[in-house]
Amino acid sequence: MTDKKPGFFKRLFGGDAPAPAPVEPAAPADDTTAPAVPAVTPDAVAPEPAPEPAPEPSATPEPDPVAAPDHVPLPGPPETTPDYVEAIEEKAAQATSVAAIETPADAPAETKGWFARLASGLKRSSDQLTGSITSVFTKRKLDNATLEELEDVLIQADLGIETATTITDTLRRDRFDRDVSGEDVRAVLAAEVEKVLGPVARPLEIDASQKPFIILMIGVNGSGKTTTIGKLAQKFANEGKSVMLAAGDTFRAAAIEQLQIWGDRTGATVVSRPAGSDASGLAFDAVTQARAEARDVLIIDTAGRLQNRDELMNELEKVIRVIKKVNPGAPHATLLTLDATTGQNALKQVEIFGQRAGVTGLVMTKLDGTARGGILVAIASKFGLPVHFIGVGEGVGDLEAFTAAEFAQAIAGRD
Ligand SMILES: Nc1nc2c(ncn2[C@@H]2O[C@H](COP(=O)(O)OP(=O)(O)OP(=O)(O)O)[C@@H](O)[C@H]2O)c(=O)[nH]1
Repeated sequence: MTDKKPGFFKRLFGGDAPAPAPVEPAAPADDTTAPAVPAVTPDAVAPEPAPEPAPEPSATPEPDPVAAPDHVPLPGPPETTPDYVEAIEEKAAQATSVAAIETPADAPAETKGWFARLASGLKRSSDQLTGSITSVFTKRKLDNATLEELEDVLIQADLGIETATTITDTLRRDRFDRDVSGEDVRAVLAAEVEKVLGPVARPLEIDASQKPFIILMIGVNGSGKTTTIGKLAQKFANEGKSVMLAAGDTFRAAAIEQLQIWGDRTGATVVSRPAGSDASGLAFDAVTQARAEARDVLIIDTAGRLQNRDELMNELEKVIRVIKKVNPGAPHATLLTLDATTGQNALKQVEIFGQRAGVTGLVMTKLDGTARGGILVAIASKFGLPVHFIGVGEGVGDLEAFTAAEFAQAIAGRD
């Protein structure tokens, strides 16, 4: 399912020349302060229930709090105010309008704008790292002080202490008290990063005996779930698979519309309910319908939620339990989307979502907008979870299967 374009990673991280210091986009606020999508239903905040009866497949639509004309205050946590809802809907509408321009038919991924974005944005991670390495290793013999400086550089690049230590240990063993160039260090860096990433670079395999093969897409707010679903739907459609999408972010009307647009664009059927409906009921309907229609793939969207919001994580667990009522082996893949710009917080997301939802694989998005791509190495080293795809832009073609060697060479600034 890989439609790899030659030179993708080269475009992603660029060449050797260090760029001006990157301007890091603001990372999401600390967990305790960042807004959460308030997809809280009475079900979600209830304590762990006894096995609940399967929702009515064709339940009467529940009230639509988002669409209420007088903006009656919504149930749920304090940030579920009409203003907040309006703000996130406005953001989503902007995203939708941007994406709407870039339909596969009228604007393929390789437009000039896309390459320009890659050239200016996607090489931030390697530029920062290689620029710092070059400044440490200008005409210096490898001594303890240099190795310490290098270790700091690697840790600041989010590679993780373990990988940083392995790299400095290797250099200490092989090159101590000798002249070492930035290129020597980048070669060791690339080799060590590839060793860490090799085992996790695994394609998402769709088991054709499962009809449908059910993919659940989860992650924190704005991490790229819906966009990734759209990109995946296009990939599967290109492979001749029949795809159904479930608009499981039932809280936001705009999220449902956003998925509908991706469905129209990619030819996938979209199962949805009015905004404000119960997400697990929607999941039940979608799995039932996809099975009845013997679809190849069903991708279920979910509302974004911060990993430390217990009631929202309970709701996610409920969605999974309900899916299992229809198909005990499902979801066949539970993909966590990680926004690369979040840096270290991504480690916490993998840990908690993994515990609560049984993550089977990762998709890292927005590598084009950050100097913190090294976090993928730390995540791979700590969790060993498969990394299936990386996202490098908002367009339908901006999702690539993840490959270790190219990523390692690229992040080390090597050709
Ligand atoms: N630059 C860039 N932007 C991306 C990428 N993937 C997604 N985005 C953008 O990130 C924003 C959020 O993406 P969504 O797909 O709406 O995220 P979500 O996880 O569904 O969001 P919630 O429903 O709010 O939880 C949108 O503006 C997307 O276009 C990527 O790889 N690169």
